[in-house]
Amino acid sequence: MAASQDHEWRDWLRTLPKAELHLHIEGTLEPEMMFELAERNGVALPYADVQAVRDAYRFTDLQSFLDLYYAGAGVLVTEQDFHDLAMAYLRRAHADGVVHAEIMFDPQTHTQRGIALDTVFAGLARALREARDTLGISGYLLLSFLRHLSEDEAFATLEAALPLRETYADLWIGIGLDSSERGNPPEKFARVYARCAELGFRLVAHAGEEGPADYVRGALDTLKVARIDHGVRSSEDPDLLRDLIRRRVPLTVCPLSNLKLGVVRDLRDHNLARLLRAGAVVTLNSDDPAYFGGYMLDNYVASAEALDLSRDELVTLAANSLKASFLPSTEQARLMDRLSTAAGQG
Ligand code: HPA
Ligand SMILES: [Zn+2]
Repeated sequence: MAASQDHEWRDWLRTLPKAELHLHIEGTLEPEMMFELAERNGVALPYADVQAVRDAYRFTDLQSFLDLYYAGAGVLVTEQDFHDLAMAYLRRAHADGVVHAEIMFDPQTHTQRGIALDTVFAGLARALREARDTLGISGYLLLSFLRHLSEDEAFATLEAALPLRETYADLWIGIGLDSSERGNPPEKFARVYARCAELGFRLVAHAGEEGPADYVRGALDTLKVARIDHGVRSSEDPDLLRDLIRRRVPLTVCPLSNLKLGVVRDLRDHNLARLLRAGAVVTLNSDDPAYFGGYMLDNYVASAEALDLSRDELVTLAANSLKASFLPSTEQARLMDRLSTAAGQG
């Protein structure tokens, strides 16, 4: 794609209403903000400057990223910090044509450092409500358990958060599972997910990013999730892939993340186009955009370019994101109408 064409595509893609369904708010911490918050909170950073942080972002696999990601989150201390982090992301997403964001956060990363759970909730919620009122972008929160920790610790986190449920009922609608996948199969969290289902939460889990297709099967059948985060290794098991397609289980794919973490060597080798063309409900997302070098539009443009996606396929990806969201069906229908209009004007 020529440079001028790239701009045209970007402008057109921006106009398509899209939902971002796989986004870790801690992964939107840009190096500039990391320094600003470190100074505000008197936290020491092991980097000389912003460039040194960016230079450190050369990841070999998921764990090499997670080590820096958890360390970076150490600058988040006050309610204002969580607000500022989320507000910066929501502005950015809004500018990319994201109309709805379902945002994961890792409470255990913060409570382990002595940050109160309500500090995290309150800051994120204030930003989401402010963005809804001022930008017209809606959002939900997905509380995510860290899978390298025990199921008992996940239960303790859930118990600690439940008293806050009513206060954040308009936002906290679901549960996720993230962090180091290999060696931490979904079955480890079977009981806590069953409890979350009983409580009426919507369920998602990371599976099939670095872990095998079996983990996707486990997330689907044992955890009973409504969506699979990543899921790109599902294609290694034809029976599983057939089931995902038949049951219309959305996959929240993150192309630039997969590239940066070595899940794929080249975006041209990414299987998202093959999955889409086989009938899977593929959505595009940015995962941890501050660390992986791209927000929502960057993921769309890079994928379109590397995989030769057609305009119809790009509209399908946007439509999938709206339909795979946890928004009420009336709101989904309203956004689908907006999408048809925008797509027709390209
Ligand atoms: O891509 C990811 N995978 C697993 N855990 C994560 N936590 C933040 N990002 C990720
Ligand atoms: Zn993720």
